[in-house]
Amino acid sequence: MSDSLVGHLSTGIKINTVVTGIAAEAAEESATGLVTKFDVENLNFNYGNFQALRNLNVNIPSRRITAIIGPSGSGKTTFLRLLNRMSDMTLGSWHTGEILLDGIDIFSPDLNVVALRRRVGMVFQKPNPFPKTIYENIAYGPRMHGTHKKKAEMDELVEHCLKQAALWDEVKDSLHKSALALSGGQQQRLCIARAISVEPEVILMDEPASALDPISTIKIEELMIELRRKYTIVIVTHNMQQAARASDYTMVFVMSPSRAGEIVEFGKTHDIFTNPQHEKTEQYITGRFG
Ligand SMILES: Nc1ncnc2c1ncn2[C@@H]1O[C@H](COP(=O)(O)OP(=O)(O)OP(=O)(O)O)[C@@H](O)[C@H]1O
Repeated sequence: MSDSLVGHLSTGIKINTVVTGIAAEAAEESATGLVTKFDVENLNFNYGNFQALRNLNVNIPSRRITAIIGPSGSGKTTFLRLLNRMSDMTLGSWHTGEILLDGIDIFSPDLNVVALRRRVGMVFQKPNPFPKTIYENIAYGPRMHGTHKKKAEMDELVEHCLKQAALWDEVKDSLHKSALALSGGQQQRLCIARAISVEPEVILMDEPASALDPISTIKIEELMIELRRKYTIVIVTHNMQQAARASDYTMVFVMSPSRAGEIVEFGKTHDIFTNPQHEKTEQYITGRFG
């Protein structure tokens, strides 16, 4: 955990990012010990006639944080939304290829999409608590799914989720006050607590800290690192420092000449930031495009 190094690329450019913490820890782990959560095979995705993603092939490891980085418009959010079929909501969109979750095709006609989204939760860029109390924000999902029926069980679950989201101490005396009265950073941690309340296996995060101040951002990153042994986390971020600090693996998207998003490189975050294999990765992380 204490490993700390600054990357120098083959060109001699110094990457202005310190690769520490979990990225350094992941660099030590052997790829053979990893279990795959998602297998993405020959995935293409279109919004009508526009091809937004082309020929994606990647395995996302279980119980690790995978960061998705890349220039604006390269398809990062589109890809993230495919992982729990939020993409179904866009009329006129279609895909070819497969995404397997624990070996099961998520696009199978037999698959229950509500059950999929329970397994694969999502936290959005802008905190979006329900206009209800803090307690009700957490209790809503479990109640919908019919779990934790007794009040004592629900109380315990609410406390557990808020503790996991590192929010309990700040809100334990105001559980029945409106969630909208919380700060932006607290609201985002509440949204993470809400996502956890239905016991997902995966949490997708779309720039979860981009609307937050630096202290709240660090709290969200610490929280992700805390949660990663239990959940598979996939996060889209524009923040290179954040990807380097708070992810184990990094996936780099770029845009082809026709503007379709492609994965140019995927690997351990430590390797991507210190020894990128592709010129476009190097250009992107050193700020020369995107
Ligand atoms: N609902 C939609 N209908 C049509 N085109 C869309 C839709 N959503 C996204 N696109 C297009 O798909 C491409 C990829 O968009 P996407 O939002 O996935 O990129 P991104 O890498 O997440 O971008 P950013 O970093 O700016 O958030 C872009 O060209 C975008 O204009």
